[in-house]
Amino acid sequence: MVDKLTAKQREAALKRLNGWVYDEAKDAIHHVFKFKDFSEAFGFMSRVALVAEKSGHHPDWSNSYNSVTITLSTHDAGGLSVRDVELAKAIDTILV
Ligand SMILES: C[C@H](O)[C@H](O)[C@H]1CNC2=NC(N)=NC(=O)C2=N1
Repeated sequence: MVDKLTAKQREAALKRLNGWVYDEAKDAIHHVFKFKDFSEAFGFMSRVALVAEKSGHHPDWSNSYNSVTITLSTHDAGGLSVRDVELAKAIDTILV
């Protein structure tokens, strides 16, 4: 079982991420990604899905046409953990 991040750990982690926003009520981070069209959005989701499955950690997400909203939290820990930060970093890398 992984521990939730402390406020200090969370703040340090957020500085190293690209555009992720902390939601205190959910103890989660989220990001809305916009693409040219559905095809690009779904291609991105496919790449995220492969990374998520490989790492055994999965996003809560939704898609509407060219927009993908991703929320990351660790269900097993009841909040934000290092696993979410690692997945967010991997997602950021997909977009570089
Ligand atoms: C057994 C399996 O590793 C766990 O249920 C994993 C799967 N993916 C997960 N994803 C997320 N976001 N949180 C979890 O706690 C989680 N747990």
